[in-house]
Amino acid sequence: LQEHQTLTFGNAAGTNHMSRMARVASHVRQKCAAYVLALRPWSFSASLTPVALGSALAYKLEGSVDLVILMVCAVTVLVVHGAGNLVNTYYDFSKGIDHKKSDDRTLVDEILAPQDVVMFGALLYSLGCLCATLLYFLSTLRLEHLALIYFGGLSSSFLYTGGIGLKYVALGDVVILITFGPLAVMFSHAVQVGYLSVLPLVYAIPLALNTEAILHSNNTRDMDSDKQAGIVTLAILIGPTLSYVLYNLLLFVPYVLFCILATRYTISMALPLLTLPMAFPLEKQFRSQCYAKIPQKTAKLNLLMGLFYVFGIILAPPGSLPSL
Ligand SMILES: CC(C)=CCC/C(C)=C/CC/C(C)=C/CC/C(C)=C/COP(=O)(O)OP(=O)(O)O
Ligand SMILES: Cc1cc(O)c2ccccc2c1O
Repeated sequence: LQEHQTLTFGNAAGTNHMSRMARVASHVRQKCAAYVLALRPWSFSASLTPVALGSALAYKLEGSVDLVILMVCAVTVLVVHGAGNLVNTYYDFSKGIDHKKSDDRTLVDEILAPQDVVMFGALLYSLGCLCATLLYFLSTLRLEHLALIYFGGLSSSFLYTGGIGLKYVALGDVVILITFGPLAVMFSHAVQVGYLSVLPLVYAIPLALNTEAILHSNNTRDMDSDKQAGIVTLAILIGPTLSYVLYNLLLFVPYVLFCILATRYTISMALPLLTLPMAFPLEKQFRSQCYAKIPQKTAKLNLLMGLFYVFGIILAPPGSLPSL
């Protein structure tokens, strides 16, 4: 009997231990998922496409790309973007801008505590600095140039909602246009080739406009709640009708630029036009003022347009692209 009891208790203790382990594992899994979701990964196309574009331009210019530099650069930009999203989550919540109906639910629904978001943001900024240091050793780019672009990106990502809070004084659109466009493309190009050039700034324009369309659709959707919270965005300043006109410009001007590039330089620049069928339903949805998931859908378009743009550049015959 004693032996039987020992076996039974032994089994029960084992089962108990197992179920505790399973509970801990499930808790860790949930917490990890919460951290990943807090980064708002749907928006990552906005920072990955400029990195790919900068490297594609470097490939056309120098004939090769360093894949290690490309990977480290992508992680650097992604991490700084993610940290910017966390700063945005923290300040929008502490200023009472995010509410029960907001898109960003991390703090409103108490999925994470504000302190978790702060710690995670600090961790990402530290990781970003580590990656930038690694880039210094991998690339031939001068330290002062690398530091200038990297800390430009880092401070923009913080100041968008932290500190002065550029987003709250209608400067968010300018920040996004510059950081996700010329700055990120130039960074990725410069670490590959080892010098600064104006060329990536020009090539960044169509992609930057499309990325700004993501933010502008976001701000148009949030117009009423942002007004109530007492902040000013470009969408609030220009009103719904002009916001619709602006969204169309941001969405379709890149296609006009691709048409010009395709007809004047090389047909491979027509590749991004393949995403036009995705743009028309977005215009229609915006017009009907049904803004649900428009930023996410515009981000999906941004990813595809960016990839086709990059392929178009890679496939262009040597010497066929402007100034290349
Ligand atoms: C060149 C280097 C090294 C880095 C550049 C890295 C980048 C792209 C940094 C930009 C980070 C940045 C400005 C992030 C802000 C992200 C953003 C637009 C958040 C959206 O804010 P809201 O308008 O509040 O949207 P929600 O309403 O969805 O919260
Ligand atoms: C969360 C979030 C939301 C956005 O609307 C963005 C727009 C452009 C670039 C990045 C964005 C972003 O990270």
